[in-house]
Amino acid sequence: MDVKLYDTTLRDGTQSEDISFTVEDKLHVAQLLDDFGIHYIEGGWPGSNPKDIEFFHAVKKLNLKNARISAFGSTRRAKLTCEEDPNIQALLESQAPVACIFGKTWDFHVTTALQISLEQNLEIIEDSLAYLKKNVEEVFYDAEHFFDGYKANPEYAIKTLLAAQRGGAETIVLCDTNGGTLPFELGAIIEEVKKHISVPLGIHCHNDSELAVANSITAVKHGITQVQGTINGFGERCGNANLISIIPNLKLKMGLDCVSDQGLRKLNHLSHSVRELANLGEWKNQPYTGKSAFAHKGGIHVSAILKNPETYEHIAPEVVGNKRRVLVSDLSGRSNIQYKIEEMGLDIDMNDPSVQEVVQKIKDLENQGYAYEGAEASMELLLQKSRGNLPEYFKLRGYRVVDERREQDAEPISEATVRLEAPNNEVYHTAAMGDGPVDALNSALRKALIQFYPILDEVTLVDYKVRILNTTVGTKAKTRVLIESTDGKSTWSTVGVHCDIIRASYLALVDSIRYKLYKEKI
Ligand SMILES: CC(=O)SCCNC(=O)CCNC(=O)[C@H](O)C(C)(C)COP(=O)(O)OP(=O)(O)OC[C@H]1O[C@@H](n2cnc3c(N)ncnc32)[C@H](O)[C@@H]1OP(=O)(O)O
Ligand SMILES: CC(=O)C(=O)O
Repeated sequence: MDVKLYDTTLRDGTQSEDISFTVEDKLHVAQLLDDFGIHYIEGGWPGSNPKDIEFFHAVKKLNLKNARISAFGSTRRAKLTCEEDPNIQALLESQAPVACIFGKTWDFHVTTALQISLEQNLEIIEDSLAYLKKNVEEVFYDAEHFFDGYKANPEYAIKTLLAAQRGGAETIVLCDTNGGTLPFELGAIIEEVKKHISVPLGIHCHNDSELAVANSITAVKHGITQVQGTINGFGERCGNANLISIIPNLKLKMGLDCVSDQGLRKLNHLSHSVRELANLGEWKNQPYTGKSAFAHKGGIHVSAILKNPETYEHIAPEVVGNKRRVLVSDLSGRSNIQYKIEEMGLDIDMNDPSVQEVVQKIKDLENQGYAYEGAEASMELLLQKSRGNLPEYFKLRGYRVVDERREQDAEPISEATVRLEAPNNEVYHTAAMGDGPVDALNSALRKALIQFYPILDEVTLVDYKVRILNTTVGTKAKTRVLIESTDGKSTWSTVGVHCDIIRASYLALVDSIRYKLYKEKI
């Protein structure tokens, strides 16, 4: 069976709260979709706004290799002919090779939203499609509210599809517009439709009951050949059917070759890039492409995946371009540490007493508020320290941090002094100002160390996260600081915990510096 993928990220996806793509963003998304191997890209509604009109002009210059561009619109207004209707004319002016228009199926919508007769609605469906068919290469029909319409008045719902068929629609797409249909209802209704309609059918589901992916898959099982959806499930209200889940389900679970193996390996990249372009934060637990989709935390799980990853993975992560991760926490056993040891390329036997020692140490520290899941560099230092493999590099004798505001309305001034014993056993005393107390402490620390370890000049902090652990004790609360550092070649994360936020930051900063020196084998 041949299933075509129809992406509407650039149309229905933009109906998502908080998403507003620029024309450049839209072109970038179109290029990503084409590289991936999507068959149809719905670029927008040219009758809606100048941005979408501009997109249809600009996209022609992209010379897409795989995808056909589709322009979206509605059936003509009842009072206008197709020639007079600006929305229909905008579809032609877009010069898109495909047009997809939606029309009303549900009698309630015809009389309430359009406020026309049921007969008039059949006319506007048929002649809008017939007009487009004469002027556009390929024409699809989205039967809006099809399942609700069918449940309310099956005879009329089928009449609207027959009007679309007479008008020449090449695919009739059944829409679960309000997202309230259950998979078994949807399957049964599609079987009824197939008794009356001979043109190929498509599916367009919304996620209001969290069933959009399940409904789309069910539709394919019932013979639907075009699946509409969006990347990451963006779309009006709770979103659209998520193609990022549908595509691997079709290919890997149902054996339908809707995308090449090579394309499927770009799924992770596609999902993250589109999310980034939409300026939305990470969705860690997203099936298939989330950072946690193949992350194993429980010791029992890790022990089994070391023997065979299929014990706790429904597919191999590489197939969709994702990767396996093992997390270390107080739910770890020796296997988690063993996995990390192998990942770090270290030669330590699982039965080495240091492994059990580190497991215990991590459990104790996590009990105090540390979290090693997001601080793998601190975990590696812990492991090397317990094996006696970590040089001391420097000894801190003391530090002082001053944060003062000298006059009313003046900006606060932060200054830190550090006393430390360097590798030559001499004590150095440095001071530095900073944008805030932690920055000042960081600068003072580096000022003291850089003369001995010039390589530290490469290190910058890229992220600094603070989490209050026991909120019920007010300002006495314990603080966890997570720091992400980079030297341009790699990034690493370290953690510090203390009821004094400066001390917690200091612990995370020192781990970051030590990790760089250890990594450089100094
Ligand atoms: C199910 C879906 O997601 S369909 C896509 C929904 N997406 C959007 O609405 C985004 C783009 N929309 C727009 O830019 C604007 O709504 C426009 C340009 C389409 C229309 O704007 P306006 O002319 O100002 O009308 P407005 O938005 O207030 O109302 C929509 C009109 O379309 C009519 N309409 C709704 N569906 C259809 C249809 N299938 N065929 C013809 N007319 C329709 C409504 O009855 C209403 O008409 P009325 O003004 O005579 O009451
Ligand atoms: C066409 C469309 O977006 C819908 O019915 O949901």
